[in-house]
Amino acid sequence: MSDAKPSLSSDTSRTAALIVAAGKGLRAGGDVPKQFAEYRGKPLLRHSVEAFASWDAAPRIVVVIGEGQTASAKAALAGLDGIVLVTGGAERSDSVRLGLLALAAQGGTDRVFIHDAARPSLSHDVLDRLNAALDANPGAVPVLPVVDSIARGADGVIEQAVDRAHLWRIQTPQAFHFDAILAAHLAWSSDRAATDDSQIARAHDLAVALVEGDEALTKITFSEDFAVSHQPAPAPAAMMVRTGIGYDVHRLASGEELWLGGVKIEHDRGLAGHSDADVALHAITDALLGAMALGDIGEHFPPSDPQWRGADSAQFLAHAASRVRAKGGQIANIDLTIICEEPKIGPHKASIQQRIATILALRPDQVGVKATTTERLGFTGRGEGIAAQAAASVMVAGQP
Ligand SMILES: Nc1ccn([C@@H]2O[C@H](COP(=O)(O)OP(=O)(O)OP(=O)(O)O)[C@@H](O)[C@H]2O)c(=O)n1
Ligand SMILES: C[C@](O)(CO)[C@H](O)COP(=O)(O)O
Repeated sequence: MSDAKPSLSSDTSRTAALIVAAGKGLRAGGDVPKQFAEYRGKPLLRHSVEAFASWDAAPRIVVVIGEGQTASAKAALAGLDGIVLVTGGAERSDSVRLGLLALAAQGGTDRVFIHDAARPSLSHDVLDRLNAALDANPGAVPVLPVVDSIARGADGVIEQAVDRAHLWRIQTPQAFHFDAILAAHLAWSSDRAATDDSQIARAHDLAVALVEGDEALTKITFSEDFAVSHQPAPAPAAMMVRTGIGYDVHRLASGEELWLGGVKIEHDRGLAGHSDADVALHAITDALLGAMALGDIGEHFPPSDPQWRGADSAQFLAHAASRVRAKGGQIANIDLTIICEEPKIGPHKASIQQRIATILALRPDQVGVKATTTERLGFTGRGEGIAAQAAASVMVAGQP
């Protein structure tokens, strides 16, 4: 994660996600601003970031946070790489404008999806519908019909019924052609109140398409919204377990660093490979991908792709976890076995366990780390390489 500097993905995607998370969450109350409070097992903000990170359009992700919230944001997004943090402003529209300007300073983009961190249940279906609408319109927003009767009222009585036929409840993400919405925001007078970006777009004469929204994409606004969220998401009886296994081997070679389980270990040789060759993280990555039938690590991060040369394997693992969660999976536990004669893994088990837990946003007691030798037999016994195998259990609602 970085503060207002280009991310790894900025060169590869012309789509950006701008997630505003600089509010104070006054109506929700609580000890921390609501975007950092726990919602269904992880920080509220993390839900939206993971939804964008696992979307096929592979957007660059910019998160707008409040003054002094960098540490909280980094903790909430631990293990997710390539996220750019930008400082926001007093009103939501100020935060959006500052985020757009940060994107412009990094070379701009073609499409931007402006989203409230306060709306955690973002599906790829909604993103796909918005993206399709942008082919024909400079803007698109997800909407829901009004199902109750509507009236204007004052002093406790109805003044006039309002025809609801053409009224819509507007959600986020709100998707725009980047140059158009940037121009609209820069033309908007900052002393005018705007509750969303479609108002600012319309004031600049941009056509904004109405796209089918999602009842699940509700905004967490009041403390009671959080209270509901602390109930277990689906009923335990409806949860199924999916299991994945992963296995990897890398060669030990002189002049290489030795990375195991995301921890650098001092040793006379290290593991050789296209990335940092961390067999332990690779085995867990494959176990997670396998649990959800998402292919294997080589399909997601081809060894032929030069951008992964020397890469920190933590990003492979974080990507796999994001994909699992985007498919509705909840990682229950990981069990890792490292197979080598040397170095001795015992002294490093605790730090490996902690590092993997951090990358996966799990508790350490959800990560088992074991080690074994092969009694000096085979390639591991001869010290030619290190192997690792891992199992992952993932809880999913409904059908396995
Ligand atoms: N100055 C602001 C105000 C709001 N937001 C963000 O805009 C989204 C929608 O705002 P809202 O739900 O109203 O959040 P808060 O402003 O935090 O809530 P409150 O009004 O209760 O303080 C949230 O993700 C919030 O963090 C922002 O980035 N900058
Ligand atoms: C942007 C928004 O979520 C669209 O419905 C909404 O307008 C935000 O309002 P808030 O008062 O800032 O919560």
